[in-house]
Amino acid sequence: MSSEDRQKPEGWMAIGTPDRQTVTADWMPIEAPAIDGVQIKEIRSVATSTGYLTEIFRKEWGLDTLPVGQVFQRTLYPGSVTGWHAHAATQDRLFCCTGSIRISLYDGRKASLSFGAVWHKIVGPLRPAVVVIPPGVWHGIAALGPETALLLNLVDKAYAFEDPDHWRLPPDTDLIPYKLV
Ligand SMILES: Cc1cn([C@H]2C[C@H](O)[C@@H](COP(=O)(O)OP(=O)(O)O[C@H]3O[C@@H](C)C(=O)[C@@H](O)[C@H]3O)O2)c(=O)[nH]c1=O
Repeated sequence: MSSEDRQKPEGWMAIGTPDRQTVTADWMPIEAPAIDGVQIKEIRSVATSTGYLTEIFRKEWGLDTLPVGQVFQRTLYPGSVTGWHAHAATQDRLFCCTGSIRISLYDGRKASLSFGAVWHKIVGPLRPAVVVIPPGVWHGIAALGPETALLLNLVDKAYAFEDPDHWRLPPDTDLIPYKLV
């Protein structure tokens, strides 16, 4: 039953909007389908008597067929927000090890089925997931919560110092229908 069909109880509940379903009965998010080509793998951590083990990436998960050309880590101070990034040829695979981040995506690829779509995913050690972002998809990261966020990027093509495959737009650009700040 959609929230519109839900009868507003009489009297005191006449104002406000009823909640929509946000998760399934096994806590999987009910969210808009991701952007075409974006892959998400939700991962469960393994509890051991000495701590937790969390896998980050396996080829056989079939998220993509590209190699891992480089792995680097990036910290984001609490409350910091990156601008919008996009790569012409590089595939990003983001994993948040500590803290919590919101990954916001915008499909700027004119030929894409999801051209113009915006999508968000919040990830972190309490809800581990690797998010694969294909070339041409704009992405911006916000560090949520009190901790410095630490994220890994397992890219298919190593960073080219002389000619970085990196395009940027400001976090509040009017070219994208979502403001990161
Ligand atoms: C990616 C990279 C950057 N650098 C240098 C270039 C620059 O001086 C500094 C910061 O790099 P960038 O400006 O590319 O970093 P940043 O803008 O944070 O972007 C990086 O963060 C995440 C969130 C992304 O989505 C990626 O696209 C990744 O490039 O580090 C390296 O030395 N090696 C590398 O592999």
